Amino acid sequence: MNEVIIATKNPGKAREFEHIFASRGITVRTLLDFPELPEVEETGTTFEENATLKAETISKALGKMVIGDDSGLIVDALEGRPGIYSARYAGEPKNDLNNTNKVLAELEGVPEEQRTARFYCALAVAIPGQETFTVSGTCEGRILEEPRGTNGFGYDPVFFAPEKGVAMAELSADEKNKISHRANALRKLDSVLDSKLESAEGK
Ligand SMILES: O=c1nc[nH]c2c1ncn2[C@H]1C[C@H](O)[C@@H](COP(=O)(O)OP(=O)(O)OP(=O)(O)O)O1
Ligand SMILES: [Mg+2]
Repeated sequence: MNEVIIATKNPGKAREFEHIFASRGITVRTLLDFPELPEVEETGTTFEENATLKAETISKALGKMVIGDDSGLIVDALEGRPGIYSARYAGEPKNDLNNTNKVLAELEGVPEEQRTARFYCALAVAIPGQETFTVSGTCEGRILEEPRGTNGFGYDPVFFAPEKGVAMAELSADEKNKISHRANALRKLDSVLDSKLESAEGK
C-alpha cells in the first residue's frame, strides 16, 4: 500500500501531506483528485468530530481508508476563537486574507504577552468495517501585529513561531513540517499507520 487518501479540498493542507508522506514513499490523493465526491458538512462541535465527519463520509463513498483533517487557530485573548470556525471566520466564501485581517482587527491594542495562540489539528482515520480513531497535535505561538512572509497558507502570515523566531509563513515547507500542529498530529499516527495501511490494503 503506497497511497493514502486525505479528505481535504484545501490545497495548502494537500501540499503539506504530500510533502510529509513523500519522504516515506507514500503518494497522497485528496478531494482535489476526486471532484465528483460529495461536500462534507462540518456540523461537528469539535475538531475531532469534524475530522471524523470528513474521513467517514469520504471513506464510505470510496470504500477505502481515508484520513480527515480538521484544523484551526485558537487565540487565547479571543476566548479560543476562531477555533473550529477558522476557515469561514470572516464569512463565505472562505478567504484567508479576510480571516487573518479579522483576527488582527480583533486583537488591535492587545499587548504582545496577551497575544498567545495555538494551531490545532485533529486527524481522523476511517477504515471500512473498523472504528474510526483520532489523534491531535498543536503548535504554540502568538499573533503578530502585521502579516509576515508568503509561504504556507491560512493564518501562517500572522502566526509567530517562537521556537523559530519568525512567522510560520516565513518558514520553508521543510521547517514548517517539523514543528506544525499537522506534523505533530501525524507523528502520533506513525506507529499505527503502517499496520493500518497494510490492513486496509485491497479495500
Ligand atoms: O497549518 C496551518 N496554517 C495556517 N492556517 C491553518 C493551518 N491549518 C489550518 N489552518 C486554518 C486554515 C483554515 O482557515 C482553517 C482550517 O479549516 P478546515 O475546515 O480544517 O479546512 P478547509 O475548510 O480549509 O479545508 P477542508 O475542510 O476541505 O480540509 O484553519
Ligand atoms: Mg473545511
